Amino acid sequence: MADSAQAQKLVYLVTGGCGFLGEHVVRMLLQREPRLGELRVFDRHLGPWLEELKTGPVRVTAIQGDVTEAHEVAAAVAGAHVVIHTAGLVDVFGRASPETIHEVNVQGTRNVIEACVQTGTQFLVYTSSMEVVGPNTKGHPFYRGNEDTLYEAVHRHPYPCSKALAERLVLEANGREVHGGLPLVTCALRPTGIYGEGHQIMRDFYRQGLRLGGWLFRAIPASVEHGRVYVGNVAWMHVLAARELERRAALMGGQVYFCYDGSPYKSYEDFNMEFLGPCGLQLVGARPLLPYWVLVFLAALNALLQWLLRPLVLYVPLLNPYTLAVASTTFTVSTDKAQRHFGYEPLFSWEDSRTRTILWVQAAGSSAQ
Ligand SMILES: NC(=O)c1ccc[n+]([C@@H]2O[C@H](COP(=O)([O-])OP(=O)(O)OC[C@H]3O[C@@H](n4cnc5c(N)ncnc54)[C@H](O)[C@@H]3O)[C@@H](O)[C@H]2O)c1
Ligand SMILES: C[C@@H](CO)CCC[C@@H](C)[C@H]1CC[C@H]2[C@@H]3[C@H](O)C=C4C[C@@H](O)CC[C@]4(C)[C@H]3CC[C@]12C
Repeated sequence: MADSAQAQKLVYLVTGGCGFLGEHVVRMLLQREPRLGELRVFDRHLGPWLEELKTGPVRVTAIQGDVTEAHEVAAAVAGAHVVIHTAGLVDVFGRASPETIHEVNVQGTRNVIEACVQTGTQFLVYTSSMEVVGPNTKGHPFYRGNEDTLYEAVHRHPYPCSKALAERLVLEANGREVHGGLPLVTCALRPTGIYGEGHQIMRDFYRQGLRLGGWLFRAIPASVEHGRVYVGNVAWMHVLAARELERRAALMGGQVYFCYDGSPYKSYEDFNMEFLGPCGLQLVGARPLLPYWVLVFLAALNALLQWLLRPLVLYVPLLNPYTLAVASTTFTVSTDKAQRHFGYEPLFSWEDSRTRTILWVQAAGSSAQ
């Protein structure tokens, strides 16, 4: 990526490139990265939609692989200029064991870093999460905070623990010498709750509302702010960060950035209604219909049932003590660090993000995808 080789075409690798966020990153790179020569899409499960991308001017290489297998990762990374590591096991519902979550999110990330070092890949962007910071186990609010806001980040749940460890590995790897003698340059992006086309929980809420005759019932007070960011803007931020890492290595290397855009500050349920409302659903109640202690009880009961039933069947309700804590603790960001460091501006306005999401919910809710 030297200046003398302006016309050089670059090889990008996106791990987890077939996931919700990964697919948007892949499509965004193809649309918005003029220096892209080859795009490698690495995922445990490859999506059929990749086929249509193979007919375009950029070489798209689909690689079925597992980030926990160091040799598979090394083979995929070899010869890449930039890695966007977005693969991860996103599980706050108790589907996977804590060991599996750790293996994929922490060991997988270690494998990606080591592959960069061994093969001489110099630029690594990691998809971290707001949950590296909070909400913490004490339920402290994080109200429109930024990357420098002091907050007691204490976790017990395997998912935030794994994301925090993985993020630390990525940041500590900044400056390590890669094969060929150049320094590794890394940064981590921390999305809040991502929404947009492909957001399965949103689709599930829509279907649930339809089953209940068009009604959803408020469980969380409207005053609890939950940070949300549009998937297209998160993808754009990844593309821009990856592009600028070389030019601004000294400034960006080893840094973290919250992902943000113009999405309004609202409670989790009120925010979802921005999309589900125009799709015909109504949220019942200006206040939660059940007292908070009842939700706490139900969440604990769900956790107990999950544990008791585990030998027989996997019981994975939406509500558990952890998801209740995340949904009912204020956590929102207000920052311009990405703008200051690498010129990020959201590509999609709130109106665009909203319209695109509504159209997707309508289509996804009525089809069997
Ligand atoms: N969804 C959110 O609200 C959110 C918010 C903050 C951060 N994140 C982070 O963004 C990233 C992407 O999340 P997402 O919501 O798109 O999840 P997702 O589950 O839709 O995508 C993850 C992708 O990683 C792949 N993957 C999982 N294990 C793998 C393995 N062992 N080897 C190779 N590929 C593997 C999956 O097949 C999937 O395609 C994750 O790292 C997640 O922690 C997500
Ligand atoms: C109490 C219920 C009444 O309607 C609502 C429960 C909603 C929860 C299932 C979700 C509330 C907040 C979500 C999380 C948040 O948006 C951020 C996340 C970070 C990311 O790294 C992974 C996904 C998630 C943990 C996301 C998961 C679902 C919620 C807990």
